[in-house]
Amino acid sequence: MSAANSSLAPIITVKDVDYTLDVAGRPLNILRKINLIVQPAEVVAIVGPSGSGKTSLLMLLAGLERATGGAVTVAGENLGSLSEDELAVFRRKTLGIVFQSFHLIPSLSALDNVGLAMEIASPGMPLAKTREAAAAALAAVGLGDRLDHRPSALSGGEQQRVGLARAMVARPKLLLADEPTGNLDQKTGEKVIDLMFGLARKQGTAVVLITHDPGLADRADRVVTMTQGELTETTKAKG
Ligand SMILES: Nc1ncnc2c1ncn2[C@@H]1O[C@H](COP(=O)(O)OP(=O)(O)OP(=O)(O)O)[C@@H](O)[C@H]1O
Repeated sequence: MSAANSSLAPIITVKDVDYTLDVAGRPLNILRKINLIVQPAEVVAIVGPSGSGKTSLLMLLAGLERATGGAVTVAGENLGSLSEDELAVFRRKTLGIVFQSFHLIPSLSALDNVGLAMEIASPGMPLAKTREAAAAALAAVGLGDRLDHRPSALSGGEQQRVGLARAMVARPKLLLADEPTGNLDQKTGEKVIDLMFGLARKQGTAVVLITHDPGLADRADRVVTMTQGELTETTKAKG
């Protein structure tokens, strides 16, 4: 695909996707005929009841699970046709992921948590450059004065900001976030989302996030609703 074409192509195309698991010898149908198109730099919120399949869809988009029917294409890659090794490369080059519980490495400082992600994304980069990029990413989330702190010495909001810096340090085309404010109080959560949306806009990163918070969903460009494994587009109220 040429550079000119890729800038116009959707970042995500999910076409007629089914996801069925074998649970104790019986098929469990989790996602049914899912269709979703996301454009570069678009912010899409997925809402819906607990157990409806939101995280499963995010797993398929991350190439961490495989669809059992249909096709998932992200950044021009048909994920179903990639080997496990190729999927790992795809994730390193294309994705940032933010989780509800921050999943930082407890023994590493904020700088090294973010630096490690940079090193994994760009293995040949000199150490000084890696540290420079990590420090800049932490400064961008307002933690320039917390580089040497370990996660246990940081508040929940600060840990999530480290998680965001880690997800964004390699300038991913797509940021996936699973209830990124779920463990934070409302005010802290709003601050993290401000930073997330601000960084995404600045870097031209598309965002797909799962949330139970209607206020947060309302800030997305689009909202889609998952109900019992089926996805529907929700028209946002104007104003
Ligand atoms: N590996 C698995 N084995 C068995 N069942 C699974 C597995 N993964 C997901 N499920 C089931 O699939 C359904 C969808 O789960 P999923 O985690 O995607 O929902 P969700 O909408 O993200 O829920 P929540 O909002 O509570 O996080 C649930 O009923 C869940 O129990």
